[in-house]
Order: sequence, then C-alpha cells, then structure tokens
Amino acid sequence: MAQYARSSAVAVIRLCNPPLNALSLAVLQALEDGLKKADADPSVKAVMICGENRKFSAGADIRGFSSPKRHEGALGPIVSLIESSEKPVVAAIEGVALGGGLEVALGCHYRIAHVKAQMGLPEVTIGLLPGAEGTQRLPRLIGLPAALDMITTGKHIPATEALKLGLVDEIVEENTIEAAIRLANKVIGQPLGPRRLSLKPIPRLPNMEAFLREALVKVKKQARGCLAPELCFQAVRAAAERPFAEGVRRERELFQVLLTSGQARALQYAFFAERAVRRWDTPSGASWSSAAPQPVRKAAVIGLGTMGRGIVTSLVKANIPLVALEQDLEYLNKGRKAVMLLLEREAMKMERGAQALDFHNPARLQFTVDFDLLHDVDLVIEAVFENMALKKEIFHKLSKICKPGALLCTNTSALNIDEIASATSCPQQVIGTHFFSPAHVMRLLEIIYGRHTSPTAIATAMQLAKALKKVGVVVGNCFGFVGNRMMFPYVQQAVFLLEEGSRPEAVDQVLEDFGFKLGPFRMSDLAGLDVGWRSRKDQGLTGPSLPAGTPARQRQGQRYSPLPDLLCEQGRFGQKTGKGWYQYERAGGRTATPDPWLHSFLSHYRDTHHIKTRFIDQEEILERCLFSLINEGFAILAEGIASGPEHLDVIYINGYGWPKHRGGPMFYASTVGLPRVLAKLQKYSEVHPDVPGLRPSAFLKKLVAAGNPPIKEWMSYLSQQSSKL
Ligand SMILES: CCC/C=C/C(=O)SCCNC(=O)CCNC(=O)[C@H](O)C(C)(C)COP(=O)([O-])OP(=O)([O-])OC[C@H]1O[C@@H](n2cnc3c(N)ncnc32)[C@H](O)[C@@H]1OP(=O)([O-])[O-]
Repeated sequence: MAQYARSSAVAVIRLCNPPLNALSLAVLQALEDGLKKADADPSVKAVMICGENRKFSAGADIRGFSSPKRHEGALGPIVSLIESSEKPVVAAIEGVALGGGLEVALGCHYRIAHVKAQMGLPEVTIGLLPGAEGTQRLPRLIGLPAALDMITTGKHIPATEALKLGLVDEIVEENTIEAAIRLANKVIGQPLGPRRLSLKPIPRLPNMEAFLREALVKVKKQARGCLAPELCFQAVRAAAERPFAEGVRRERELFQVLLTSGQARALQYAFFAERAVRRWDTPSGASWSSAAPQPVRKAAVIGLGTMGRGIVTSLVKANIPLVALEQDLEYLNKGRKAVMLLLEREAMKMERGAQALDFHNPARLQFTVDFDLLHDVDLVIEAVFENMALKKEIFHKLSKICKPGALLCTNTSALNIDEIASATSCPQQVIGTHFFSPAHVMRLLEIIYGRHTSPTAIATAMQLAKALKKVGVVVGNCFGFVGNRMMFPYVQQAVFLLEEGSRPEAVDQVLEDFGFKLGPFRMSDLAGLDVGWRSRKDQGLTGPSLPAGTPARQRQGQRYSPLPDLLCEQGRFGQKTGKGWYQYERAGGRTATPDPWLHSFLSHYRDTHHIKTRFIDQEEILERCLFSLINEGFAILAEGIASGPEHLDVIYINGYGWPKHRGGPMFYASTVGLPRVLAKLQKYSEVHPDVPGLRPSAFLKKLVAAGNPPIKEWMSYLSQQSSKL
C-alpha cells in the first residue's frame, strides 16, 4: 500500500493503490509507518513521497466516506506529521495530485511536478471540503483569491499554472522522481521553518473584508442550493481570520457538517454513477467488456442548423478531421459563418488558441454540398430537421455512398432508430446520437441502439463520446428515448397546473428553488415551443390531421392540454420570437418577465373550458412534476430501455439541468423513500384518473412491496439485471 525504499540518504515512500493511489486506510497507515521509519533512521537525511504508476494520488478513497469505518480523521494528522518532520520532505507529483493527495503534498516542504501533472482540491464536487488542513495551508501558500477559487470550484490546474501560482517549486519535463531526489539531496540541512506552511501568515490583501464579501456573493450564486461551496468559503475565511490551529478546528467542524449532509452522499453517488455508465450493456448481451470500437479518423456532419453547428465545433475541438455538408450553397454559407464564429470563440477560451484548433485548414474541416465527399469517412452524424421522411432519404443515400463499415449516426431527440435504419442496407451500422443544445457545451450524449445496431457501433459511439469529452449513456429505442420520455409527463404536469390555477412563474420558481437551472416554462421558451408543436402535429395530436369533433382537452380518452398549441398558433415560440410563456425584451432576448397578456389569456381559457381554479401549493407543484417524471423512469427501467437507475440519473444531471447535489431523479426518489413516492402518485392519480403519467408504475409498486430496497438493489428485482454501482 506504500513501498519504502532508499536512494542513498533519501528515503523514498511510494503510495501504491492502483489505479490512482487513492488514500485508503491501509495506504495512510503505510505512509505513517514509512515516515516514522525514515525519522528513526539516522542515515536517512531527507524523504521523498511519490505515487506508483506515475500518479501521485487522486485523494482520499471516496468509497470510504460512506463506509462504517470512515477514515476522514486519519489524513490531517499525517499531513501534520509530514510537515513537522525534522528531515526535509519532497513531493514528486506525477499524473494527478487531487484532494487528499494534494493535501499530502502541501504537508511536504518542497513540491516538484511533472509538466503534464494536474492538481486540485475537487472535494467540493463530491459535497465535501479539503478536510485534511488543505483549506488552511493552500491560502498560506498561494494567497487567498487563488486558493478560494481552487477550493470553491474544485477545478484541476495544470502544472504550468501551479508553478505560476507558487503551488509547486519546480516543474520538470523528464524524470520527476530523479529530479525530486536531486532536490531532496540539495536541501538537506537547510532550515525547514520557512517551508512549513502552517507557520506562514496569509498574504494580506489591501481590502480583505470587501474581497470576502464579494467572493461570498459569487459563491452563493454559483452554488444554487449546493452546500459545499459555501462551507468551503467559510473554511477558507477561517484561514484568513484565525490562527492555524483554530482554522483547522473550524475546518473539521464544517467538514463534519458536509459529511453527514445528504448532499455529499448524492454527489458521491453521481461520481460513481458517471463511471458506472461507461460499463454499458444491452438486454441482448452486447457489452463494453467484449465490444471493441472502430477508429474514427475522419467524420462528417450533415446539416448545419443549431445542432449541426455545435456538433461540428465539438468534433473540431476533439481534433477529428471532418466534412460538413449542407443541402445548398445558401445554407452552407450561413452554416459555415456560424461555425467559424463558434470556433473563433472556442479558440479564444483555449490556452493555445486557434493554432490548437486548426480549423482554417481544409484538410481538417471541409464545407461542401457534395454528398460524394462522404465516401471515405468513418462516421457520419446526421443533424437535419426532425422529419422521418427526410432522415430516411438521407440514410438511404448514405448507405450507398459511404464505405462499408462506416458508422451512421442520427441526431434525433425522439424518432425511431429502427425506422431510420430500415432505409439502409446496413442497419447494424445505424445508431442514435442524441446531442443536447448547445452541442459543443452540453456534456450529455444519449446513445441509442436499434434492434440491429452492432456492439461495435455502440462501442464506437461511446468512444466518440469520450473523445468529445462527453458522458455517453447507452439506452434503448423508444419514443423520446430516456431523457425526453421522462420529460414529457413532467412538462405535461406543469401545463396542467396552469390550467388548474397556477402561473408559469410560480411553477418555475418551485422547480428552480429545488435546484433546476431552469423551470419547465423558461426551459420551453429557450428550446422553442415550435419544436414540440411540430412533433404533436406529426403525431396527429393537433393541427389539420386532428379528426373533427375531437374534444379540446382530451386525446384518446386521456387528458390533454391544448395550451402550448394555442400559444404557437399565436406565433409565440419562446425566446426566438420574444414571446412564449413569458415576454422578452426583443426577439432573441433572454430576460424573461411575466406577461400580463398570458395571465389574461389563461383566465379566458379557464373560463371557456369551465375550469374551476384553486390555489396550488409548492408541495403539489413539486410532487406532481417530479414524481410523474420519476414514475416514467421506473417504467423505462422495467422495459429494459436503460440498464440501471444510474443511467437515468446521469442523463438528468448532464442533459436536463437536474441539480447534481440531489443525485438525479431516481436517487432523489430513493432519498424521499419509494413508499412516499408511491402514496403521493396514488393520491394524485385518484384525483386525475385520466392522466396515465400519474398512475404508479408496476415496478415502483413491486419495489415498495419488496420493502423499499436500496437503489443499488433495484435492478435485481427485475429478472437477471444487476446494478453496476
Ligand atoms: C480526508 C478528508 C479530505 C480529503 C478528501 C478527498 O481527498 S476526497 C477525494 C478527492 N479526489 C477526487 O475527487 C478525485 C476523484 N477522481 C477523479 O476525478 C478522476 O478519477 C480523475 C480525474 C483523477 C481520473 O479520471 P479518469 O477518467 O482518468 O479515471 P476514472 O475516474 O475512471 O478513475 C479510475 C478508477 O478509479 C476510481 N477512483 C478515482 N478516484 C478515486 C478516489 N479518490 N477514490 C476512490 N476511487 C477513485 C474511479 O471510480 C475508477 O474506478 P472504476 O470505475 O474503474 O472502478
């Protein structure tokens, strides 16, 4: 768990816990033993700490925080032990030094890093704070502003930036271990007092009070209900205002508050869920463990609308050469201009700027209207309008033009992958890749396999997600797939609540207070109300194909609200037209303000349909929206559309603005308790028997009857499936 060796007068302690040398109890014990051994040996004059496999350490073992044998108290004293050593201790940082790993390095008297190493205190992202005295030492080393930024955001910084900040003493391009041993030999006998961070004062700021005040406002705004950033702030403030030992006590108190908060558990669940979904499988037995991806050396994107532009930008950023195709020169030129603008902006954000992206080179990014140029690409992403006939026509063409084996992806948010694949002679190569807008920003990629999609195609799409730095989640083919399918009943409830007496701003407020980035109405306005309208027209729910005499508020015996259709008929498509559920300062404006027109329109609508309004409280708004979404999630799991609740949660956190500190909808249901979710659904379903979304799913009932098992056991109640968590 830690190897002890000698290099002449330098004792070498190597942390060993593959793959990332997480600091388990055993590693900490071995580190402590190594330090004591070095201390007791008079022939040892200095110590060097490094990590096995060229990785320093990814920090405390996160699984340990939820185990009964918690180890959170063990690390701080070891960091102190390192710092108080009478022999100089040098940290040799390779790979990553994160969380507790960086705190160990902060206890060392010197830090030397490989140029490619990454450092950070990401505890905040798993609902904690750097509780091994990191909140007290880091500000003493790099100053309050930089330390606060690192600790409250959890960002990883490259070694070059760490050097500029003074976090490391030196960076090397070659052998870090040898350089660290050289440094250790050089500093033998030099005074250690100035190197002990606990003894250093915090570098003073001329306007400390004002700085802290402003920083707190910023942290609170970004936290949106998540506790950890604010408590991180408080711990750092203690470093600024109190002596070291008192600051450490405060850090411990705050750490305990976070550790026992449900939020830390939710965020740690989300951390492992994101990793679990990489190990995908399908009901037919295809799996990540046996499928190998095909290389993607060249790609193509068809359609340069909003989605296509974002997808092109993502591919260029991932350094994949590509061809961008449009239907005619007018659309091509418009699309090219927009893509170039996006790429210029992305290049400005990047360290090495435009050279790194190289998007002016036609060998890397080529714009065309000629389908034949797609003959040699390994992968095509079609991102045209959501229209089945058009998509089928394109896929038919692609299966003739593309080389054998090329992966054919369709970017769709709901259309049937099998039907699209049926237009080709190679359905095994057809797969859904549902990007989220803006596609170069949003992390989620929903990957949808059809009946004939090959395991290689799934593995290649997952590999693509990784190359694009996205989270790929493999799901089955059904209307709306996972994300949008769960969204339908949620949005439907929100609209029903308006019919019954609520207002868009009241519903949005409740869901935004819960932690969503945007409530359902603000989100619809952003996405464009016309998108759903078109889909409802295609489904025959509204528009000219609706049979005469269909009741306004009913479809196939179920409750239906024509409210969104009526808004669209008025040309209110949301932000793009300056009016939707809210009004905006202009077409394309972003500032939503409540619209008196809409309020009177709603009153008139209720009068027309003789709807008796009532006051709807926050609890009902929250429960009807969230529990109907969760209920659909249980139906999806029962149908085998996703292979575990973690898939649904990862999709919601990364694609739908679900607050991560609540762990995703299915995790949230597990914290509320399934019996309560069931009881509430039963209650609302009795009041609204014509709303299928409120009728409890059979799987939810089964789990409640089984005694409300923990989330990781849910899938074992469905045939052979098991959770990967
Ligand atoms: C005492 C109080 C103060 C201290 C607090 C802390 O230190 S809190 C900690 C602060 N530190 C952090 O928050 C850093 C957390 N780690 C990371 O952010 C990333 O792992 C990474 C960026 C280091 C590498 O990304 P990458 O995509 O290259 O690799 P990957 O992510 O796939 O990881 C490979 C495997 O290692 C696993 N595993 C990793 N770290 C830990 C861990 N600490 N623990 C346990 N397990 C960990 C991971 O689950 C995966 O296992 P699987 O699925 O194969 O069974």
